[in-house]
Amino acid sequence: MEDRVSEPSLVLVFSGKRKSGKDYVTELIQKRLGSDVCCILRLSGPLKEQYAQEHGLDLDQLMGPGPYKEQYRADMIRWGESRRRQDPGLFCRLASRGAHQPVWVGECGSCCCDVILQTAELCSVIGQVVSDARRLSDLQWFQAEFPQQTQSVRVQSSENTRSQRGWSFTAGVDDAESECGLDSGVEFDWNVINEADAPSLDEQLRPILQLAEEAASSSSVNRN
Ligand SMILES: Nc1ncnc2c1ncn2[C@@H]1O[C@H](COP(=O)(O)OP(=O)(O)O)[C@@H](O)[C@H]1O
Ligand SMILES: C[C@@](O)(CCOP(=O)(O)OP(=O)(O)O)CC(=O)O
Repeated sequence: MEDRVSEPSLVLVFSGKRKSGKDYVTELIQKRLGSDVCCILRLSGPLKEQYAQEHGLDLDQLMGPGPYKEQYRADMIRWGESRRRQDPGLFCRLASRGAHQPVWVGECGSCCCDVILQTAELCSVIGQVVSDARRLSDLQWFQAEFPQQTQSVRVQSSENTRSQRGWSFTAGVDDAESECGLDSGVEFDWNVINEADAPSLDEQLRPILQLAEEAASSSSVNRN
């Protein structure tokens, strides 16, 4: 596995229920910071790649937001958990392999917000985003690897709002660790309320973006 050349100076680990807006919010962060600053990663990317390969499935459709992914979600969860039982940090390591960027902000994992796993050669990115942490082991991996740099962000939306975005309760998914693993036992550093009647996302994200920009400038100073 490719080693990281440099330590990230900021890692924002996002989590949230299905259709809460993890992709939407992390993509907004990348838009605000610019792709020269913010690189997007996703934990479900390498999981889906391996699962698709082992089961002869269409990876592009698994990566997309449509019904194809939902058709296999429950089995992907079971398959992924069997891999995590052997190696809890497996997908975190795979998603961040080759990452040389000094700042991680956000999303990872695969996505309508593209899994953009960029090496230093491809981008002078200084912000990276892990957007789809689902389990305590996901968060703990980044906290253990980068204790000074990691901050946790929870994206929250009501079930009503999520339903309007196409979510519906699925037994074996919405009552499983994949969706409930971070419901308790975590003091999130940031909470983003993704609701029409909440303060705008730009307003809520302002302190996080400031943190990323400070990390960006300190990172570029250290690099020169
Ligand atoms: N604040 C928002 N304004 C407009 N559309 C949103 C907003 N938040 C989420 N969406 C839309 O809702 C759907 C689900 O959001 P998404 O980010 O994919 O959720 P998640 O990644 O948490 O499953 C997407 O079509 C997305 O574009
Ligand atoms: C098996 C999964 O990795 C599938 C995740 O797929 P997405 O990351 O596409 O999920 P949402 O964006 O929340 O809809 C979940 C897991 O338990 O690892």
